[in-house]
Amino acid sequence: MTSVTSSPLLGVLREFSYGYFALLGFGFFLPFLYMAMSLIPMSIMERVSSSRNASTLITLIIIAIVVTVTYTLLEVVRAQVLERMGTVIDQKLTRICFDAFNRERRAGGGTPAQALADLQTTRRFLCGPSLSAMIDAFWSPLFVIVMFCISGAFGLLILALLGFSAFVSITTHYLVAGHLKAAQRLEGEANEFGLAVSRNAETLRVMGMLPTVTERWYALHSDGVAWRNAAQTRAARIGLVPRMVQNGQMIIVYGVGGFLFLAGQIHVGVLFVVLMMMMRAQGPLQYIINNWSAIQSFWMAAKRLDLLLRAVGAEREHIALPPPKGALVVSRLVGGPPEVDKPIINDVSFTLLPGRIMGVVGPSGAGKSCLGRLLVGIWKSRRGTVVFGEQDLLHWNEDDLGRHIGYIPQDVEFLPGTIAENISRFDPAATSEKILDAIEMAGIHDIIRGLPNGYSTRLGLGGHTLSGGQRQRVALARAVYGRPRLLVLDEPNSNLDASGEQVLGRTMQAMRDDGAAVIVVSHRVSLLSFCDDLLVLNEGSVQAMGGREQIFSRLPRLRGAPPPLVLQPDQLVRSL
Ligand SMILES: Nc1ncnc2c1ncn2[C@@H]1O[C@H](COP(=O)(O)OP(=O)(O)OP(=O)(O)O)[C@@H](O)[C@H]1O
Repeated sequence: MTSVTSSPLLGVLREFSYGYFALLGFGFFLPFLYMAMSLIPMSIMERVSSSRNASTLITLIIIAIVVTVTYTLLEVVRAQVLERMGTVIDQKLTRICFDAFNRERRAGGGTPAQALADLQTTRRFLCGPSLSAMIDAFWSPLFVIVMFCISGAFGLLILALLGFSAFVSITTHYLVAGHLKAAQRLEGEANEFGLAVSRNAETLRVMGMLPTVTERWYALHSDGVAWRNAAQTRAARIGLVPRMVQNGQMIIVYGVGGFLFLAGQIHVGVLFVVLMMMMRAQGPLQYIINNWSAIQSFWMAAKRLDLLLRAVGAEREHIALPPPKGALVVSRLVGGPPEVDKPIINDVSFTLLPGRIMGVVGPSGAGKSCLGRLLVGIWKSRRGTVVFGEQDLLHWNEDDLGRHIGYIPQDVEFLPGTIAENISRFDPAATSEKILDAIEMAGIHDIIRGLPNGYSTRLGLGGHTLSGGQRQRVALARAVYGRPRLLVLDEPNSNLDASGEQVLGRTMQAMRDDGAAVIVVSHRVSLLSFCDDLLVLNEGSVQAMGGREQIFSRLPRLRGAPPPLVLQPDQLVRSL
């Protein structure tokens, strides 16, 4: 059981703390090797030119080769260690994150795409050049100290250059922040609009809407690009002065060095060493300053990821419960979509005994689908309780509870995979007996027989396409797989013909006879006639509830007349 305050992200970082400390210690040697590399050319100039001794030159060249090879090897090893850490972070976090953002999409305040991007940003930072630069920057003060030791003027010079870079970078950041924010917002809107267009491309094409929506998308996209270009232009203009300073660094060092030489404070050969160390000291800090926005992005991404993982971690912290036995008891339930402040379902109470079928009817927008979502635990209740098998839904571990629930949403979709995999909910322990039982229960032998490869027919991209009615019937088989104790079917017959509806009704009855509690949302009287009880929902509240005949008898049009195929919920609500 994980503690509420623990986070997998922090856990992984804690695991790696030794690795990061080792890299920091490792980074301590690199500056000394670099200093040694800078000193060798000076020694060659000074010692060889004065002694004119070839063996001195050879010795210095050998030392230079050894130092350079060691330095390069250490850098390569460090890069490899970071790469390896990246792989492990990937292994440890990717699966958890994928699972988390599909469970709790709002915890991190973003979309699944955002969560994936956050994971990439976090991973890139923790194992990439930014972290190497930070480790190098940690030891950069060593170079500054050496510069001060050579001459106070050089020390002050390097501090002035670093201060100037930091000032320009921070100023640029604030001056372009608004532009970048606008660009990000418009790019996000363009992406969202573009994805919606792609999803509905066929409909838009046949209705001749493609040119207009393309223009709309392009307007958003080009506005985003314009803001980004404006940010880049502004940053480039501000960056002109620091770039000139950087390009002229050699002149500055030689200028200051020249005066110090004239004042007899340094040897001319020192200038080359100073220049190399100056660059080495500034490099990582300059990298951090220039990439400050990337570091900020990492920080924000890691915080969002942490929030998401903590929320899911807290939610998943449940003890194992025995399979639910008993009624579904809904008490004063209030709830709705998490992103909407006003609840859709208000004060709904009812009890559904196992071995009963309850139909939910009501006008369009009454909240029937919302109620279904609350009953299966897709959304959490804001007030009130949903108790299933003597346990509040909130006490269940989602995955454990899922095995006892069968659900058909209004829009049925399948994952790429075989029809057998989809029916068995991709259960790795699925047996042929269990799959056949679900097929038998849902009465879809006729569909399976008609498929090119029977149970092994692949669905999804490049695979077989099921018709609307076939999709609903296969979804029924998936819903009854494993004989769940609660079945919630949201308009499961909207695409079914009369015979399909009869099969569906018989499946509901078979599940009822097996002891399951069945809830079905439907407008069609033909399906509602399979129900034992009816609940009439209006504006999110229970308008009436009772036995099927009792509710039907209160509807004048149904009394004594042959039942219409489609129930008129408005009329039902008015007549109650
Ligand atoms: N994900 C959501 N986000 C925001 N609002 C939602 C969401 N789902 C439903 N609603 C709102 O909740 C209300 C009830 O919707 P719901 O789909 O539950 O109605 P319904 O009774 O099932 O209607 P229908 O019979 O037309 O399917 C509607 O006003 C709808 O706009």
